[in-house]
Amino acid sequence: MSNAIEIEGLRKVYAGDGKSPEKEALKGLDLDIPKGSIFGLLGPNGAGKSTTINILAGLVRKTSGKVRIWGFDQDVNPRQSRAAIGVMPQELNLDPFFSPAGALEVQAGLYGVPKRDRRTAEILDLVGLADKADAYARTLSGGMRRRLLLAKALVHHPQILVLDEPTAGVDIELRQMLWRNVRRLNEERGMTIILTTHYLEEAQEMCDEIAIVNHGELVVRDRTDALLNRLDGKTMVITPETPVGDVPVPDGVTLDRRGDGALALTYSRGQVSAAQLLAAVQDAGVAIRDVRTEEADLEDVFVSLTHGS
Ligand SMILES: Nc1ncnc2c1ncn2[C@@H]1O[C@H](COP(=O)(O)OP(=O)(O)OP(=O)(O)O)[C@@H](O)[C@H]1O
Repeated sequence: MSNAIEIEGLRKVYAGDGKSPEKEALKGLDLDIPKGSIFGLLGPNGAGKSTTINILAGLVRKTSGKVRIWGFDQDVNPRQSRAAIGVMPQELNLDPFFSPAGALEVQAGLYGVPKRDRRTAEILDLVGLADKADAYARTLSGGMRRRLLLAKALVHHPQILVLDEPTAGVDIELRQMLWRNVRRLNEERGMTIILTTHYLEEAQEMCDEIAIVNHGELVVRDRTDALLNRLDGKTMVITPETPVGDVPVPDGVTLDRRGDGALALTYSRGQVSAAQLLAAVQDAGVAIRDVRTEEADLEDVFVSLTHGS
């Protein structure tokens, strides 16, 4: 088995109440997540990401479909499938009465981790909270609380770690620390990491593979680099020596003017070559001071694939 997670035909219908109608949040999702990967689950608001993660975590009951976690079918082996996964939730729901060390001990108890297998000090050290082990929870900063949530997700030594919007609203320093920790867990312990994020740059930088969901369906799933290669649109930005007027461009090329007077020519590599573009601009009598090209980034891919939502 090379997959950490196998999802087949997953559906979730939230029942309606008097005010709102029922909602089909997942419409038969199929998704495999390979072991050892850092996997990004992306999608616009309301796409069904949290529903998927909450089903994996055992917090939301699926309507139908199959979910296997580390080879364990959620319906057949609920305990084992739950033990294989740790979730760092979005909300800072921490009990104010427990110190970080206390909170980890309680969590370990909930998961049935025997005392001898508990690694409270080691985990607190990993997330940079060793010196706060016995501090009052209410004295912890927002950043420390988030790190404590990460620590809690790790107490039962899961093979899979799920991070739901881990860096929403956190400062750069904490974000970097979280990512350093997550990378280490992935590289040194082979932990499979699944994350949702609204920061596409972050997904592009962190994830080996990405799935984009929209309206409860899988739109695309691919290696991050392959996904970026899908858009063959490229932009050539030409800064002229002096301001220029009309520039005729070959068919299939769009011309935008940047604020600084530069010409941005977006073209498809399959249709036009960079040499042809440069020649067209020079033929129009433009003296070129500088030329650079811009590749598509994940944001472009995301927009083109979820267009119209
Ligand atoms: N408990 C619930 N009851 C009814 N509808 C729900 C419930 N939770 C989510 N939904 C609906 O299901 C759909 C998917 O929601 P979900 O939270 O999974 O999306 P998401 O991709 O996580 O969005 P976001 O990025 O905003 O968190 C949305 O239309 C949402 O309104």
